Amino acid sequence: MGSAASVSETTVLDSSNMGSSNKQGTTDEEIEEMLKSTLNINNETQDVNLKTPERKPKKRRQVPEEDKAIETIEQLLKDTLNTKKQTQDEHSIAEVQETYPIPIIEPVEVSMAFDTFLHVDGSLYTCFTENGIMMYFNDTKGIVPFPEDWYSQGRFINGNNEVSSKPLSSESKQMIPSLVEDERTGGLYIPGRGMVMTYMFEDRVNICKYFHSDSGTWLVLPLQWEMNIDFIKRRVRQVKEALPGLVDYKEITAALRQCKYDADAVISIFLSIFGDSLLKAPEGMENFRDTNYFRDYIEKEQAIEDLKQQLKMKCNEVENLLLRNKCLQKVNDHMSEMIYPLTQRLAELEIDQEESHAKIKAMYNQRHKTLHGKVIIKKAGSFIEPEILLEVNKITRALNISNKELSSTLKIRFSEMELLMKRLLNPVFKLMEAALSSAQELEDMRSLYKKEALARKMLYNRLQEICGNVRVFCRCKGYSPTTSCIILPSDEELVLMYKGSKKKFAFDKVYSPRTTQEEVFEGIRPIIASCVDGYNICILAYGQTGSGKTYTMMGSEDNPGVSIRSIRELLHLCNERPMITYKLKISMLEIYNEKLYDLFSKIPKSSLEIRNQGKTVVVTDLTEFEIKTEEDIKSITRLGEKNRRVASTKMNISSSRSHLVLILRVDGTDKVSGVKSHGTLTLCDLAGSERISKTEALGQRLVEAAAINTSLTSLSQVVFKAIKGNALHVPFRNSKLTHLLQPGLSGDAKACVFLNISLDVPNYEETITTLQFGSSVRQVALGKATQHVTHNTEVKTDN
Ligand SMILES: Nc1ncnc2c1ncn2[C@@H]1O[C@H](COP(=O)(O)OP(=O)(O)OP(=O)(O)O)[C@@H](O)[C@H]1O
Repeated sequence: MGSAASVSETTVLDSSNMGSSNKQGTTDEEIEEMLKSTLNINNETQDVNLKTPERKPKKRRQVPEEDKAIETIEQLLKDTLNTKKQTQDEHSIAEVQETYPIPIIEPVEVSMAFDTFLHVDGSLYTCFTENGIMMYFNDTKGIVPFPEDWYSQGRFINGNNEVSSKPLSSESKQMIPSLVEDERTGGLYIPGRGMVMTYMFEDRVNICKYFHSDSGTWLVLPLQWEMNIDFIKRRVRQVKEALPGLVDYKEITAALRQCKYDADAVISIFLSIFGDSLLKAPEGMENFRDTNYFRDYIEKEQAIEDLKQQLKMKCNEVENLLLRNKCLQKVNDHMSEMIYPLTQRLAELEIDQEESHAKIKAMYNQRHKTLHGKVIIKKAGSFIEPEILLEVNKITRALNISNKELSSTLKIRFSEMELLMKRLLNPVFKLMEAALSSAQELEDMRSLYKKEALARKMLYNRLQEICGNVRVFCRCKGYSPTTSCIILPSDEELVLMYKGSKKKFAFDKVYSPRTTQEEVFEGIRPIIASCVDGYNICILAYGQTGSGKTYTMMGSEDNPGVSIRSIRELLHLCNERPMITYKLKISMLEIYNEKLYDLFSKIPKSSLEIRNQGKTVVVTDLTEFEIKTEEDIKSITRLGEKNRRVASTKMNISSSRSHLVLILRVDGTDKVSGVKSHGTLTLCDLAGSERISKTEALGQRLVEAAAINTSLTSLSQVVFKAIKGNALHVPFRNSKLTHLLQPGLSGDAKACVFLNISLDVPNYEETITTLQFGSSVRQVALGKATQHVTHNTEVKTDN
């Protein structure tokens, strides 16, 4: 194979025909003819390369039929030489070579450039240049000139890729000058293509970054976020449209990232690897939907925002319509008020008119003529002077005229009013119709909003599930380079060294002694948000006495810990959502010797009872305060701490011997949909986890230690079983602590455990117990996603 020079497709076909003929029956003349023709073809091929000097000689893509044909020719030539050696001693191989200087033993490397042309109809054609003319292989016609109009109907997809006519052997690998055999070289199996050689080139690429305002630097966007940028989305769509067979959007985005966001380059690469199989969507995947929860979540958020806007606009519209309706009704009432006195006045005038007519008529009837031709009117036995009569007549006429004018004015007014009423009636009806349809739309929108809000909640929950429903953070306290037994190799790892042995632990986050309260809170801030959505959240601090649990949970007034910051965050989140009315209530209690004490109660109660109520637990008679402002937080927690101190003195308890629990209930009512949500945030500063043997306790201290031991052991069991989610029975009632924490450690609740440790050697035993507790919780919590689990490794060092 290596010795065969590349030949044109026609030659290959001819040669394969030759190969299939009966070798035994081949005459010397025929063999000579074949050798000569092969020689001529080789010469011709060389000529072709000479005639097209502007093209770099390219190695040809391997075609199986060609290989076979070339192999056949080689075999035939070898057979011929052997046969000739056997039968004609006078003709040695050297003579044959002398006669026919074919590069069989020392082959001349002749190559041709083959390109692959992708036609818009999806067909792929192999092309090459012969005597400066572009030719291609046509299935029916053989090799024919490349049609001119095709240049605009497709493109060459491997124009720059030179494909060797031989498979890459280890020798040929060495022939590639720029490659150095080091860790940058490698191999990769590509289905349908076999093993291919790979090399890590140093190249400049475009990178999509986002501006991180906190640090004032540009950071690389994670791939899934990058996929949501419009520019990238367009490019991904472009690649997806060209290659429907690609179904993984992440894969496309990653490829784009590598190809300087050049969609054409990505299409070429995929096509050159997988061929035209990508031009069709895989069966059953035509309606494939990329499951990108991040994008879904963002889109849902956007949709909800739009719906809220629309809803707001519709509400405004309805309000406007109702206002207009009210105004029109007022105008209507006003008109009616005006019409009423006018109608009355008209009636009075009509009566007056009638009376006047009657009087005039009576006067005329009593009229008599006098002797002197004067008209005398007799009225009730007396006579009226004609002048007076005329005067009366005049007045009556004038009265009549004014009467007529008045009634015509009234008529005009009436008709005007009627017209106005008619004109007003139409808009009023329209307004009523619009109000009705708006109410319907409002209702539709409400249900859509409800649906979207639910979907958002589910997506958020899913996101949290993916990230793990239980997070374990480790916070270290104190540091003395001489006595420290702990090394922190990274933000998520911790190595504990003691007497020559090393134990490695991995957690969601490991905080060094220098970490601030603010930074610690940032780690749990996202979980707090889901409490406002109606989830139960539980945050615990676990560790030996003096390891910093209270500092982490409560902190000081000027540098508050997780609890105070969480309540502040809850207040802030509630105020940020004007569409929902929230009520935030707080209670504070202490568990000592398996008994519950209300820290907000004025009269210290002996002990409180816990009762199960449906899926929640209720502490009977527990005092609750509503929190509305940041000031409330301060004054309420101060009161709790003061009561705790008083109780501690009375009962002779050390604060480290009891569990302090803060319970926040967040009840929300959506003003639009009426949906109610109930979330709880339980913040717990556990009692010191040191073992009884270490405390050397006696009497009351021994009872205390036993109670703590029971509750912490029960906590471990509960956490493992509840988080695993498949335990038939979770022993929540084994201790008051686990019973109280039940809502925050079961169902779809989210929990967060702070492991507080001290870095000093004397605390080694306690530290390792704390770390083992956290490590077991984390392993169970992340059971689903095994690739995230970093198993504890115990390495014995040599020394
Ligand atoms: N990360 C820290 N940075 C600075 N000081 C700290 C840190 N953690 C704890 N401290 C200090 O260490 C001391 C003991 O801490 P803290 O009271 O929080 O321990 P604890 O585990 O709650 O103990 P206990 O079980 O007795 O309540 C306190 O004075 C506290 O201010």
